[in-house]
Amino acid sequence: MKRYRNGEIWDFEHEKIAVGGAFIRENSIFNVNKMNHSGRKVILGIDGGTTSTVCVCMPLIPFTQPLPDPLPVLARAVAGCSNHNSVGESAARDTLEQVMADALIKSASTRSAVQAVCLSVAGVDHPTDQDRILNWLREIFPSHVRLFVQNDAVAALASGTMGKLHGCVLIASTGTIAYGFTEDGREARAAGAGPILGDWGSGYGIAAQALTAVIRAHDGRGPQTSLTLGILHKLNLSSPDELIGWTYADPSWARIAALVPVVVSSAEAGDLVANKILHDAVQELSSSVKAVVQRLDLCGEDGKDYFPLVMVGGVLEANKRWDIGNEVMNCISKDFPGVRPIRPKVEPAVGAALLAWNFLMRECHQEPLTSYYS
Ligand SMILES: Nc1ncnc2c1ncn2[C@@H]1O[C@H](COP(=O)(O)OP(=O)(O)OP(=O)(O)O)[C@@H](O)[C@H]1O
Repeated sequence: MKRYRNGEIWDFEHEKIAVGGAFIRENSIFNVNKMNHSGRKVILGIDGGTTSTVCVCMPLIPFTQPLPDPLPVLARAVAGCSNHNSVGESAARDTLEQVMADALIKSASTRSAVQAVCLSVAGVDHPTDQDRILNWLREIFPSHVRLFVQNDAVAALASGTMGKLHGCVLIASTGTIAYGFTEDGREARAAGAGPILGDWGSGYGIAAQALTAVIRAHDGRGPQTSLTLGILHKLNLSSPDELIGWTYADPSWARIAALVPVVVSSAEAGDLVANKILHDAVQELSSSVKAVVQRLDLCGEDGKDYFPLVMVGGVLEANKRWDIGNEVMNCISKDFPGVRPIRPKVEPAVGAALLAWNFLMRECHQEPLTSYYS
């Protein structure tokens, strides 16, 4: 079977690639079969984010054994953004192909050793996103390879539950999302629609509120705040007027979101405006979790049923005095005393690999237990 991509001719059956009749691209998912390997079967877990994309290669752990601690990660590869909403379909796909190829090469494994792939990637918001990605994954891997495509929040949940899809995850980093599953497979999400559509508890949301408060104070439309000095000092600017040029120069969400620690410091020093911004963020983040928990009825009729809440992201990291993650937990546990917070010990890409492993194990229960691994 031949494929034509980026002006190159790929002979999929024979693992060859010709560019202008001569060049063979070394580091591609299509030619990793050129490498030596041990015959070991492997699983790929990919966490595709807006900042970076991580792929881990894990051996297929026998289903008869408990998961080892620490988990055996054969290789880890890192690439750039794979959110198709940010960089477009073609660039996202190239990044994902590259990071999978790198992980296979680093682990001295081959494409034919892959038994399952779980691609957990930002920008998978609709079944059509899932289908599109599954289709091109199917072009890469042989038909026996099991393929799973999920929103990146799902791998974050799995990283806290060791691959089990039950409970809720709250991510608060540059963006924010809450995502949950019931044990019988129902799912729900809240937020994660981007800052324009109301992700106010995110790093971007908090920092944008802080910048707005500085401009309002400067204009005389709002109360004075120590955020002014803190943010100007951090950005090496001398007047709030200069913030206008600073934001126009590069309005990228992560650049704005990086100001959250300044807001935390001002709040810890007693600034009322900064405190209000953080309290509002806590309410926003808690309401996302509560919406998911209620829609899925994770908490039972009296709100006391146990459910895990996996908490991920820089905004939820512990601070000395103003601990946003802790405040969110306090707020949620008032309504749902059965909530159990989990701070994952493994990264989301490992969560994605564990998801693939769990899916395989579930399927395998219909078959002799030894049939899926060597
Ligand atoms: N001590 C802190 N307290 C509160 N927020 C913090 C702290 N340190 C960093 N942050 C904020 O955390 C956010 C970054 O989070 P994180 O590193 O989890 O994700 P990210 O860079 O958005 O990457 P990804 O693409 O994986 O989401 C930024 O908004 C940053 O300002």
